[in-house]
Amino acid sequence: MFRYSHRALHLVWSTSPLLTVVLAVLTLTAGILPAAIAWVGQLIVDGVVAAMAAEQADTTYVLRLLGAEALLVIGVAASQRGISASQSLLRALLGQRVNVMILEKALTLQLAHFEDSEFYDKLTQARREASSRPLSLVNRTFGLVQNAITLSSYAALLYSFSPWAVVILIGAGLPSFFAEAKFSGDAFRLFRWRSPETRMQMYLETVIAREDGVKEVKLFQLGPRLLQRYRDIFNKLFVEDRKLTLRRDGWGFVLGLLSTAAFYGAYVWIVIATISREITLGAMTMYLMLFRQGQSAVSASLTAISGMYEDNLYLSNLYEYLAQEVPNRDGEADRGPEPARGIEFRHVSFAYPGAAEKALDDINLQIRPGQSLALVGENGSGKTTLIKLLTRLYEPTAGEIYLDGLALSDWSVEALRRRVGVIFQDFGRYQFSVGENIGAGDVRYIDDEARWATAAQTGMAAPFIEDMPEGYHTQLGRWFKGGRELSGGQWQKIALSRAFMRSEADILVLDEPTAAMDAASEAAVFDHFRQSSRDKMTILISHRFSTVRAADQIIVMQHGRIVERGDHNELLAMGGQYAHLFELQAKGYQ
Ligand SMILES: Nc1ncnc2c1ncn2[C@@H]1O[C@H](COP(=O)(O)OP(=O)(O)OP(=O)(O)O)[C@@H](O)[C@H]1O
Repeated sequence: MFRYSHRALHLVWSTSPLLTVVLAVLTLTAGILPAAIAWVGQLIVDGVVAAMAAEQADTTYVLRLLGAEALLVIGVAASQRGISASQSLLRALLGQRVNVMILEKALTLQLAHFEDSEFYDKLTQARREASSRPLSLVNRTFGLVQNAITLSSYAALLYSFSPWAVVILIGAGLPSFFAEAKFSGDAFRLFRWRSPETRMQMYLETVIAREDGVKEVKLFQLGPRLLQRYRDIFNKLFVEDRKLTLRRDGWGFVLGLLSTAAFYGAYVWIVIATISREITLGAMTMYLMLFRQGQSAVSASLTAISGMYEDNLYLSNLYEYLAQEVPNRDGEADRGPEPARGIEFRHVSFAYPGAAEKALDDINLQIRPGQSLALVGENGSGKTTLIKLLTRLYEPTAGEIYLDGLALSDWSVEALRRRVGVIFQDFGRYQFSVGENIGAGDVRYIDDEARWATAAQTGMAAPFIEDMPEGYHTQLGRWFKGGRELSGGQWQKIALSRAFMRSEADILVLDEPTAAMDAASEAAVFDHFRQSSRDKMTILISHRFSTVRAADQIIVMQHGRIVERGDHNELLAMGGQYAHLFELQAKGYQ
């Protein structure tokens, strides 16, 4: 139950020591004051009784006591306000802190983690719940301490009446506690187990209510169907929720009856003791108050404990996520022994995690500095996968990739990534300004306007950017005010310019870079591309033979294997698949 308490406390403490101390002090104050109030209450009643019995009533004593009680009540109110204020402030700070921790961890993860649905569940759960749980745990811990102090002071006062009264006070709450603990565990298991459904709901929300999904949802009239699916998930989950809620509250009521019975038993006992003059009227008032408030303190402590149990369960999720091991296969090297060897794949095979078939099978190839390689092949033949391995988004399952004569795993990822400029088919369309969209290609120069312009020239984006009223400072996308949407080809030009931001990169990888561009732009892009990549290694993936044919080396892939290789003329002469596809395309233009 307390497994993560100290970590949560540490987290809260390191977020704001001042607020934590304030919270702790106020909690203690709020814990002690109620007993003091009860005690003064007893003095007041006894004072009144004595004054009534006396011949000459002395009211000042009682009035002073009343004043003291009023001050104590103000003290309680002030400390409770203070507690709630410091809790709100801590909540905001902690929420931010935990979210940043979650995102920082996300930055260290590998692509494969995000594609693993179980892990993704953990991430989603952590994001949904974890930011509020550490504070809640600390609040409950403090609340428990506060109630424990109140209770011990009550117990000390009650003890003088009878030790059994103390036993009744504490014992009556225990059954509710065990029930609560059990039900919190059930609630957590439900939460954890149904995470895929909740994720599906979130996904449906995105598809139905976000700009990029809306077009198809409308045209294909998917709306009602998706909404129905959304409702069905809710209904299914609600049935379970209802069952748990009813059971939880039903048992809560029945067990609560037990404590009420115990309370009234004690009530009878105290009243009889007063009538038989064993205790004074003031003492009776105090004991009754102690019992009544003691009961709520007991049930508050027990709820706090079962809440702590629940918080711990949720936090286990966060800490499991944060503790996810990220294998560090990072080397140190920033240069290789034989730069003339360029890129080499030696017997490289790869299967995606959980996939039965290999996406790449025994790939051997070499690209020397200044050479260009084009990859062609049907959809799903493994072209993009090959690029993902080269850029170390994944590690080969067998074989090794070398750069400058040094295995990729010995390279520092930083150095490697600096040398590679890449544009993927599914490049990012950031809802930032045009300039940042291009600058993102090299974070060191993300704000460097001169570099944006040069990259945009090479990527053919400059002409349309310069036509926009705010030029490079135009906000892109529709999510933010004043944002401008681009056409598919324009986005692609932006992405291409982004790849060209890496002016020092000597490996350029373009995965379908011009699929959405008009013919003139495409021709111009490749003109620029050839000029700017003379002594670089370039890898181009394209289904258009007009762009592929100029490459020094063309590789035809099928089912993850290389089936043909050579330059354009050699491959045509071979009369294989390349020649066949080329003729098909050429025929289309005749
Ligand atoms: N993230 C992934 N997880 C699991 N399997 C994947 C993943 N990405 C691709 N695959 C599978 O790996 C195989 C190769 O995919 P890849 O994306 O490399 O093909 P491609 O040749 O680039 O295709 P295209 O011409 O359509 O872009 C395909 O069978 C695909 O289903």
